[in-house]
Amino acid sequence: MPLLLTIATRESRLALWQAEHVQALLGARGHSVDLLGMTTRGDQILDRTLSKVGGKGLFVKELETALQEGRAQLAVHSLKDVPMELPEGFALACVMQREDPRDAWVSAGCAGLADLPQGAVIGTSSLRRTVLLREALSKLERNDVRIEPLRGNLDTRLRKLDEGQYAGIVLAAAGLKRLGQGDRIRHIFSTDEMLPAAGQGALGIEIRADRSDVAEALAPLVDRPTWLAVAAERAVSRALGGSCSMPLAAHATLSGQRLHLRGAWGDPEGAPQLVRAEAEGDVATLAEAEALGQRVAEALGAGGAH
Ligand SMILES: NCc1[nH]cc(CCC(=O)O)c1CC(=O)O
Repeated sequence: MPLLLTIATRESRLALWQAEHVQALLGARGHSVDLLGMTTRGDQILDRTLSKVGGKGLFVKELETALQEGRAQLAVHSLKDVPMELPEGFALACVMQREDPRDAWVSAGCAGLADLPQGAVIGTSSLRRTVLLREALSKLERNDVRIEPLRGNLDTRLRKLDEGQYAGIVLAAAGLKRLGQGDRIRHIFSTDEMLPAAGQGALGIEIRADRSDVAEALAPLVDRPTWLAVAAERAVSRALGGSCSMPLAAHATLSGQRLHLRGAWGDPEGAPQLVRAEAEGDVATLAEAEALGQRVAEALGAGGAH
């Protein structure tokens, strides 16, 4: 049955692109879909910041209030930014096909880390990217290179790069591609070079748990292989008590029924060497995928992750 739906969305270009993407897909299936734009309190709450101020919980909450009050029925999220536990009464009703999950190197002058000039500054505020870069730079014996905070939405970060404050910055390839900025990518890090964050590149749709009619309308948008992979990744983070301020990477790939999951954790103030763990198994259900995630989390914990 066709539904009348409203998507609550933040108003950054990336959030709007994602909401419009879902709007078009649902529209093509006969539903009537409006957007409800919600202004947020600026860039700092969108970020995984080193200083741990704000936290992305905040803006998710604002969208949830709109769902709670019935002003909207759907919230479209970058899954990477969705807390591991949703509040009571809300559910993740749909995980869609993943965009490129990898990290990208954006730079005017350098093709990659190996090319950086003496004393270069790299911009990122992600703790995960920071610890992965520290390890890579240490292997290249580049102790002269510094990693400095870089905050703001995608456009702000690209502008700060263009102003010359950084030799290069690291961003999710998915966000750049969605905003038509894929041509700015100089290098896409392989998942061996930079293990992605749990959920990176995937979109999730949150609804009120009591709206089974909305869940039904979303069912055709679900990409099962992506959901299995991100369920495993998010379970690693959940089991370690993870939030956006944890220097943790988790990435899974599915080949047939076989799920291969890797995790990495680093101490931003400790040795550059990361703790790594992986596991592989046949998965048919989300619960089995999550169990694989718990195994990797336990192995990371045994290796010192906290
Ligand atoms: N933390 C911000 C954020 N949340 C989602 C994306 C990109 C798109 C995605 O991963 O789905 C980004 C930007 C970035 O990390 O460069």
